Amino acid sequence: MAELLKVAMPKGRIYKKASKLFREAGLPTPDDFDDSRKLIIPVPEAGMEFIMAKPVDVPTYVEYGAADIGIVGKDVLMEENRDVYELLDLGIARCRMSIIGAKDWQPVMNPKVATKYPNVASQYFREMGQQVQVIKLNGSIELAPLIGLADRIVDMVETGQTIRENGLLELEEMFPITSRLIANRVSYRLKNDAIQRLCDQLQPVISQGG
Ligand SMILES: Nc1ncnc2c1ncn2[C@@H]1O[C@H](COP(=O)(O)OP(=O)(O)OP(=O)(O)O)[C@@H](O)[C@H]1O
Ligand SMILES: O=P(O)(O)OC[C@H]1O[C@H](OP(=O)(O)OP(=O)(O)O)[C@H](O)[C@@H]1O
Repeated sequence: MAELLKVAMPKGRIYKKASKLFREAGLPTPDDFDDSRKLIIPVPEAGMEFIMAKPVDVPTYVEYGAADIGIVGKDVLMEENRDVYELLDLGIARCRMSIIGAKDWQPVMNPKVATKYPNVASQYFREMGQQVQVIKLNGSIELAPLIGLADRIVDMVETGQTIRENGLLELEEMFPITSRLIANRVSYRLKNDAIQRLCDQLQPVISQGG
């Protein structure tokens, strides 16, 4: 029997949208088979196996070949900078990465910038020729300018509710973000038929508008 195509699925925000897309494409989804907390869900009849991963770890599983393909936000892909192929823009989990500050924000020398994305932020400000001090945080990033930890933050904005409710301002949009289908470089060659088939099924149901 042919080896199963191992798919790293991100738990959390992206998961429901990715599942819906798979369903629309006539592909199986993990919750068609299992509602438990199992982390590996084989679907042999479809030639697939789902690996339920933390979103930030998806590019790592795929780079090392523990998963053949995976779904991940472009934000994580840019931050992790893993050696993987980016096959498709899935057009889901749409949001943006932005620079955000307090309403009374003033430019200062060597400002502190708090973020979950230290690599992306450092590179962005370097390319802009701005010297900043990047501080890595793991969540509730909007707290940083409110309590004096940082002058600005780099974070995701979707509806804008979090920045509004915390009295912050979106100063600059850096990148539009959507989820991507990525592949391990070796798997892409060895399992090309299966990967190509999956891409062909997904392509017609991808909506770049929303
Ligand atoms: N409003 C949003 N805020 C943050 N990420 C969003 C938003 N909308 C879509 N996304 C996408 O969803 C991904 C984050 O999903 P999620 O919040 O489940 O992950 P996480 O914060 O890494 O998970 P965890 O809570 O386990 O640390 C991002 O990588 C991004 O691509
Ligand atoms: O524009 P909005 O629709 O308000 O969405 C943006 C917010 O959502 C994310 O936080 P998340 O809920 O992942 O929590 P976190 O602070 O723990 O990262 C992100 O970091 C923003 O804070």
